[in-house]
Amino acid sequence: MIGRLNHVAIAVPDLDAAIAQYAGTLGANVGAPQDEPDHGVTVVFIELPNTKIELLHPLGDNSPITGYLDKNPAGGIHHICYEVDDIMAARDKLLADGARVLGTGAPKIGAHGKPVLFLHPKDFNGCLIELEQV
Ligand SMILES: CC[C@H](C(=O)O)C(=O)SCCNC(=O)CCNC(=O)[C@H](O)C(C)(C)COP(=O)(O)OP(=O)(O)OC[C@H]1O[C@@H](n2cnc3c(N)ncnc32)[C@H](O)[C@@H]1OP(=O)(O)O
Ligand SMILES: [Co+2]
Repeated sequence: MIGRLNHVAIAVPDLDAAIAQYAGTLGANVGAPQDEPDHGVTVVFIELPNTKIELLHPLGDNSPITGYLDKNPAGGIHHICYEVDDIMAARDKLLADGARVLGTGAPKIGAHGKPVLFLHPKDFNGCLIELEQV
């Protein structure tokens, strides 16, 4: 069911500093900040030869990243995103296997304009998983 690793997301307390670090110190190809109000985040994608890094910073009053940064003030790896061919079939299999699909269970449109879902970290070895239909 899961395919390629689409991205690894890092929650950052200072987005400008993280951008400068990846573009300067790490010499990476860093995209422009993208506000995603429906998800309560500002994202910046960093293109790597074999996957992407997604920098995440809180946007708005009800961001899921705010809670994460309260617990992890220096930031940290927030989630990993796997690609799937059919997100509804994936959701149905996950629910059938007893996994929790976060939110309403209906996919939202993610930063790439594709449907995404999130799976509870406690069901997957402490790792928040995002699925993106490609
Ligand atoms: C534009 C979209 C973009 C894209 O790629 O397209 C994105 O990726 S948007 C990313 C931001 N959106 C989300 O993260 C949505 C899914 N997340 C959630 O629903 C919540 O953040 C949730 C349920 C994972 C955690 O909610 P909350 O922080 O309010 O709950 P708790 O603090 O009570 O946490 C419960 C339990 O889980 C642990 N936890 C929380 N976040 C993470 C995490 N990122 N990775 C691993 N574990 C996490 C937390 O420590 C608690 O554990 P406990 O042992 O009970 O302390
Ligand atoms: Co993501």
